[in-house]
Amino acid sequence: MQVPAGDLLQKINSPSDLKQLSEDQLEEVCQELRQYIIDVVSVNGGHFAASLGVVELTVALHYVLNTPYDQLVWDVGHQAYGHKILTGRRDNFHTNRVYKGISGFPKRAESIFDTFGVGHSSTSISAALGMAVASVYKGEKDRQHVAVIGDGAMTAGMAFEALNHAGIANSNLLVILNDNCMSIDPNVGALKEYLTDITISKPYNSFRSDLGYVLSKLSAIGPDALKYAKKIEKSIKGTLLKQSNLFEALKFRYFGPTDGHDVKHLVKVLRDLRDIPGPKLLHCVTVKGKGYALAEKDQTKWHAPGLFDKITGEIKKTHHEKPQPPKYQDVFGHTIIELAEQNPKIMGITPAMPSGSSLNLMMKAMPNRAFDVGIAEQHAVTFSAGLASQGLVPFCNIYSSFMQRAYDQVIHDVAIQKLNVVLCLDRAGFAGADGPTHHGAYDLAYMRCIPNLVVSAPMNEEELRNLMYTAQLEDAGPFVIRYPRGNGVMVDWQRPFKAIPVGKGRKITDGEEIAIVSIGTIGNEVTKALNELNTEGYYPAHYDLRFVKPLDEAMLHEVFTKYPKVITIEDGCLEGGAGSAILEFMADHKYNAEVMRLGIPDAVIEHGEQPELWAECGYDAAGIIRQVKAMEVKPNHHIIAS
Ligand SMILES: Cc1ncc(C[n+]2csc(CCOP(=O)(O)OP(=O)(O)O)c2C)c(N)n1
Ligand SMILES: CC(=O)[C@@H](O)[C@H](O)COP(=O)(O)O
Ligand SMILES: [Mg+2]
Repeated sequence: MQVPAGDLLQKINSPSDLKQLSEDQLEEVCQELRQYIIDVVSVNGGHFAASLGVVELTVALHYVLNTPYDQLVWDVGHQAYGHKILTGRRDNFHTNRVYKGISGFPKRAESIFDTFGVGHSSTSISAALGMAVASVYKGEKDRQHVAVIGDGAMTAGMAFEALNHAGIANSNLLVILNDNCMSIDPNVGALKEYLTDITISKPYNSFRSDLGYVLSKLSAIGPDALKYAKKIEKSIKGTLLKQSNLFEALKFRYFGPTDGHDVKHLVKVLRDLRDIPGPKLLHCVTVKGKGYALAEKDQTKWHAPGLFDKITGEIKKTHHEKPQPPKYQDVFGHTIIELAEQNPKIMGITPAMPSGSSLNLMMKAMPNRAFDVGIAEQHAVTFSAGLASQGLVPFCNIYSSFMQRAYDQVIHDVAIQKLNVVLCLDRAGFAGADGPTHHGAYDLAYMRCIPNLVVSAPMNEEELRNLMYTAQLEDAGPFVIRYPRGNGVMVDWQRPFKAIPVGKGRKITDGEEIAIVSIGTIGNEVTKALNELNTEGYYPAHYDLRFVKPLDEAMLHEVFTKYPKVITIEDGCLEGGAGSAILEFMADHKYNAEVMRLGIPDAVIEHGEQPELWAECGYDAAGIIRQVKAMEVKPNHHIIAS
């Protein structure tokens, strides 16, 4: 739904329009920009609190910098709505994250102002440094390069790798640390405490104010005394900063902490910084959700609240007459507590997604056994491996696409050593509105090729529980369980645990002429398709593979012996995925069937609701029906009639 923008904002079609305004008008621009974000996100959905927190910074940056020549890189990009609105996408903003609409993150193909595609966190400093070094190489002395990174994103190893390089790279790089003390959940770790310390100004700021007092006294004595005091200040400050400031120790010039909501002051500071060469870090203190009281109060809830009434703040929920199936993440969250109550070896680990994974339930119930380790997927996996090496059974829950960060850790630290780490991959398959950076498209393929791993995918909530139960049994070894974003299919899901034999699939229904082999929850689209196909006289068999490693060879022998036509379905990439595994099996055993594989093609699939994307790739129920018919399966009207 399109909503009108304020009078000033309506006239800004690019940063050059913004630059025509006086500094005195900037506060009004900020107010209108903030209101526009509230107006549009409340009716269209999307990330919310982070963009509100950087309104002033966004306006100041586009006012001072010569974008897009000067290069501005947003970290994660969930906070870049103001940037999008000021850079020509105001009138399209209501299509944000909608199928075929604009992306929820900066994206190079969408705008020249989006210098770098993002979605995953902690890439901005490396990317901006690459741009800055390229400018040095090309002799572009006047070009500015700015990375805006949050305090949450700064907890990642990659951000530190980039700082380590940038400190000696002698290029023109400004890192703006947007410190709001929040990740999606409250930020965690020693770095967060350090940032709080320098913000509430422990040793350095008290030194500064003491020195200010001494200076004011000396200035009363005379100009020479003042000059001398300033000299001392410079030398003490240099030494003290190097010793006490982490960023100065890494050879950055540190500025701040500064008020990230004072737009005029930000303009002044950014202008000053433009003229200082080398790596610099500006520490901005902001409030996540700034300007929307409820969001300021409950920043986690308002990170991405869904649709809401902007006046009352009521978050809109679809009303259902009957109880609804739970979200898979909640099945995980409740089940791990149940299991941990029975098995004292179980621990829970999340890299910065306590609410998203529902591990927050365990963190509350068993605080000494569940850890948020920050945005640090690599560390999360190896930390889990360390726990497992001591006989514990860690459940390390990572979104499928974020697990891509920790691939070497899975191989080197978990699989080779055969450690009993349970890797729960949430948001597997299409993630939906977050789009290609967040789709969990590749996990079946990238996990399947690693020795020693068990790789599984439940078709429903009960299966998820039973796989979690199986994975924590004695000597289960490294065990992957992948499941999607969203709700399950069972209302009565909390059934007693049953162990599942590792590598054993299940036959859901026998059939005629054709078999459909699915893996994971996409199998429920097969169920829907079969209901319709049966009414037309088609009777495909349906098998749930459950494990892509090890494969249920006995079940596959049955499939290829009984059915000349086979369709495989997965909510994952076709290249190297479950269908590929079945083709390999067929070739190895010299079966000769007609096999069609359905799944995500070798292409970047954009954002949209999950069913829209399944339909686009041809593996929603309608696509499955089309595929069965396309394989010229003969309907059996005799059975319909009986
Ligand atoms: C590699 C990776 N892990 C996790 C996430 C999920 N995630 C998105 S935003 C966010 C919090 C970022 O915090 P911060 O950088 O401080 O930004 P803020 O939301 O506070 O503005 C997290 C954990 C991600 N996008 N990428
Ligand atoms: C920006 C980001 O990476 C997260 O905010 C992500 O959008 C969360 O996804 P879920 O909504 O699926 O938890
Ligand atoms: Mg933050």
